Amino acid sequence: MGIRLGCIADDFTGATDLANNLVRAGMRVVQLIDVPPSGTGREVDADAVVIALKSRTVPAADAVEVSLRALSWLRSLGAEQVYFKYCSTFDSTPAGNIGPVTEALMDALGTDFTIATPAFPDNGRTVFKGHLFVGDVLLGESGMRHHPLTPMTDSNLVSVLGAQTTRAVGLIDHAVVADGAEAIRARIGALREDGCGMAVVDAVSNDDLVRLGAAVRGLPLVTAGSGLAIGLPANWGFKPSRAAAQLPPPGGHRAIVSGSVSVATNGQVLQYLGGGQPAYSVDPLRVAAGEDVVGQALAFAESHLDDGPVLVHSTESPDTVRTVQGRLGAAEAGELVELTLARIARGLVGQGVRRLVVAGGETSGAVVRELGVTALRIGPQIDPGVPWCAAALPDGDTLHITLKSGNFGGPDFFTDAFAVLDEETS
Ligand SMILES: Nc1ncnc2c1ncn2[C@@H]1O[C@H](COP(=O)(O)OP(=O)(O)O)[C@@H](O)[C@H]1O
Ligand SMILES: O=C(O)[C@@H](O)C(=O)COP(=O)(O)O
Repeated sequence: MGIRLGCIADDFTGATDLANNLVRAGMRVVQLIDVPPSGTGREVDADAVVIALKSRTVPAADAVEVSLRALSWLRSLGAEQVYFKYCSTFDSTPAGNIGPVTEALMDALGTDFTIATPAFPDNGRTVFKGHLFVGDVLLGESGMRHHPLTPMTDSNLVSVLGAQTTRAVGLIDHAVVADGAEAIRARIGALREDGCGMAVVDAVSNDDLVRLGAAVRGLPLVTAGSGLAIGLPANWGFKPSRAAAQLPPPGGHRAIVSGSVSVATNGQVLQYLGGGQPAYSVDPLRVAAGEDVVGQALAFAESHLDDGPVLVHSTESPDTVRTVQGRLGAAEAGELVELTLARIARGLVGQGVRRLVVAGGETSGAVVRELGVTALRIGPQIDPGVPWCAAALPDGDTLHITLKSGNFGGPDFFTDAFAVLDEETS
């Protein structure tokens, strides 16, 4: 029998976030890094496969190309339904990539309709009347308006998505969702008749997502944040379970690498620094000037790894990031910092780090690729949306790694993470 659900995630933290919710809902999940070569994968024994891409901020045509390759691989494993996972803050620009990738997947699957909802109430992401809230504020008033690569200034998802697609975008509003799966299906039918190709769906609670999950049973394609994963597995009879969350015992040094400049990560870094923990700050301007920042960071780490988790970060306030971007260009600064942090992460692993926290989706993508990791096994949850994972390094050693989405996690995330790993694996 083939897999039930084939998932395409547009970044690496998002992929573990989705895999975490599927595992907690009872599915056996394999998470793969990038698209495996065609013709491989016959040995995969799982209910769902999540392919982690780094396609959120690349040019739309490249995101479409790699997403279609992922789709084709997942279909070769017999996926019954496809799940396109994007950020719970709908990170995108008018050029894409959510709209173009969704349309390309619809065309390839030969389907005329899909849904879109980034709602993830456990992390404060709710959608009401098509407007996305981040905690108590609208998306466009949240820290996401300052995002370095995908600044989100419009909270109305019908218009945000509408600007990215040639298909008409409708709304399935909360009154319908509250009425249950039948009412949602009826609304989908009506929207289809009206010529809508996609609909943003309101959801303010997990119960809404459960109702929506039941309603989209049988749709070839769903698009969402990770929240919908709470409601989908029940369609195949899966029930919540902790069984899938066992990881082998951890060992080795501990480190944190953060290239996230999100509001939550800024708070977590400040909190960690306040505790007097060893930390090295990466200055992009010094990297651009040709200084050996990688070497300096690793020399610092070498002398502090015995004292506890070492933090290496480029996390800064929006003002400082803007200054750097003004000097180097936004995309160029992002790439430079990602590459630097990825090389530092590889060096840290070379120094014996085997428990690694990475903060930021783009950063995680760069780090995981640099480490040569090809698959992740999902373990216990630290905070909603953030599990510990186990990965095989190219030399066969096990690395415990967690990929923290920028805006996820409590203020003490960095210390909590290591405590959870010790508790859950002892
Ligand atoms: N100090 C900095 N100046 C400019 N860009 C930075 C800085 N630190 C990180 N970046 C870049 O900002 C982007 C952050 O994205 P990401 O890693 O997804 O985290 P988040 O979305 O949580 O901010 C990355 O491309 C990263 O390289
Ligand atoms: O859905 C989410 O919010 C996350 O899974 C996610 O994708 C966050 O991305 P980053 O903020 O870039 O880490």
